[in-house]
Amino acid sequence: MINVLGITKKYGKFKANDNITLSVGSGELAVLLGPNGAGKSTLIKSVCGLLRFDGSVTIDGHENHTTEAKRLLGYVPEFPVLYPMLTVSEHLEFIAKAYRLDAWEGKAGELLQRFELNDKKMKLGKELSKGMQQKLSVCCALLPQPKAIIMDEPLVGLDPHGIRELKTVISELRENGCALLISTHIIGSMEENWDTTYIMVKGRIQRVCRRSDLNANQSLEDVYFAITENKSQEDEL
Ligand SMILES: Nc1ncnc2c1ncn2[C@@H]1O[C@H](COP(=O)(O)OP(=O)(O)OP(=O)(O)O)[C@@H](O)[C@H]1O
Repeated sequence: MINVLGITKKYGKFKANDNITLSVGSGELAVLLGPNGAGKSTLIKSVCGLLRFDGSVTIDGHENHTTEAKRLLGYVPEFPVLYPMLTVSEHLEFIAKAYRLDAWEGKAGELLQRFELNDKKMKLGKELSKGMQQKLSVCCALLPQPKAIIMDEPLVGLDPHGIRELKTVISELRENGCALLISTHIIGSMEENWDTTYIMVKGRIQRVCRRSDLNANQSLEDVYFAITENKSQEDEL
């Protein structure tokens, strides 16, 4: 569903992403891990069509800048981007109109209920707390019921209820065949659901780890620290 082939992204001469290839199938949850500055957000923004890059990205076979790809893809950015002078309800109405959704009100109501925003419907974007903004950003991404969804550190800023709800939503999306690519620093946060983990270091995918690759005594955390700590020691030599 999400196919990334040979993405290289440079800022000036600096390669933030260096020839990255990955794919996420329907019903698959892929996790993107890596130290600060590894290039995760750059990769995510490229895949979502927000940056120019070398290489190719397709969503269900459609090049990522096409309307078809944009219809299929939901994006939760690292920092919520809301309209300060639109209310919570108006944000959802705006998304519904932009995507030309029919009978969207029920789904919108369900999302607001799940993320405890029901009593905030009339609040303006600029009046929301950081966590409320993050919750609304998630609701906006999910309203069009995308077939593929990319989230950049989605749990940051959420309260315990929000974290539990979002994890449940992620699990339901995966069960319903959505392709998910999620970056996080909380290695255990996707523990129940991850299928593949891509560990990025210095702009490259350093390791692709499938759940079945781990033996009984090994955790994803062990793999992560082995890769990232070895890499920084190698660089010091
Ligand atoms: N607009 C920009 N101009 C120049 N360099 C940038 C820009 N955005 C990011 N970078 C650099 O690209 C590299 C990758 O940054 P990126 O934000 O993708 O990392 P990340 O893995 O998402 O980090 P974090 O975990 O801290 O969010 C970093 O060295 C960063 O300084």
